[in-house]
Amino acid sequence: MTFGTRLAEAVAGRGRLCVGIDPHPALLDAWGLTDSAFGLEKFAMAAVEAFAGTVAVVKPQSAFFERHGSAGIAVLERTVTAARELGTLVLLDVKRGDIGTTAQAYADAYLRPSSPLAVDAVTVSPYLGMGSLDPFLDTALAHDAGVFVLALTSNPEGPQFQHATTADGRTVAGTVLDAVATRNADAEGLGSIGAVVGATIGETRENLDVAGPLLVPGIGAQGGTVDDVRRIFGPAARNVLPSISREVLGAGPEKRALHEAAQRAAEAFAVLDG
Ligand SMILES: O=c1ccn([C@@H]2O[C@H](COP(=O)(O)O)[C@@H](O)[C@H]2O)c(=O)[nH]1
Repeated sequence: MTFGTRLAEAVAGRGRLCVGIDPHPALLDAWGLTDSAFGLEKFAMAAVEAFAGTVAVVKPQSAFFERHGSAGIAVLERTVTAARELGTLVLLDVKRGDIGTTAQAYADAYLRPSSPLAVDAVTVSPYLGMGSLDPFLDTALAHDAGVFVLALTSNPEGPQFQHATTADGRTVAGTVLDAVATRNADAEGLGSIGAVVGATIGETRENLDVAGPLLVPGIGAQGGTVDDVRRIFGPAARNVLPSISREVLGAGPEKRALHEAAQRAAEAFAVLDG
């Protein structure tokens, strides 16, 4: 079953929400954990258990695991495995991008089912040109995985490049969104290639209807709201997957409180369904 179909089923069954697993040092401290691979594992596993059966997708932020070196990567592997065994889709936020041959190695690392770090989907950066992402997109589609391409990111610096116009007079973000839509053209139902569009971007004239999922970070800690998402996405809101990290994780460390915070967030975004 394609990633797009699996995602659509997960959202239909568990609500429209992706919770980020971002073990910030400040959150580890707030949860009474040390800033170590040991604390990281306690944090990540508690999050995986609290969100299993509650949220459609979890999004571990690779950076917070990588900062603990090889022990952190080992924790990431176990976190991904545990979440997938519990039936939660895993989107690994790694924002990779490189020349084609190296991109293929990254794609092998995350999107081939035989890899120790195989996940359901990854985030990628189009800075080296959309064509440089073909190894990710081809590998994902061959293995029923997904890819989310950065288009209009939630950080204030994003517009400097993303709103710039290319030689053919289109914006960089528009070029990315069109390329994503083209890749989804043959999909039955929701496509498996998604775009990342932040809840903090304000107004946009870009066509956000990419026939695939729209990962929407920037909600909560970065200031984005449900109303912002409704306003920005219009009819494309049906394909929005809101992504929240700190605002939900701040309810921890008790699993019940985490579970309830995630449930409340998913309920708030149910307004996008109708
Ligand atoms: O445009 C983007 C792309 C990715 N992110 C990532 O999402 C989370 C946001 O965390 P919050 O605590 O909900 O602010 C984080 O991992 C970012 O790296 C993003 O924020 N914006």
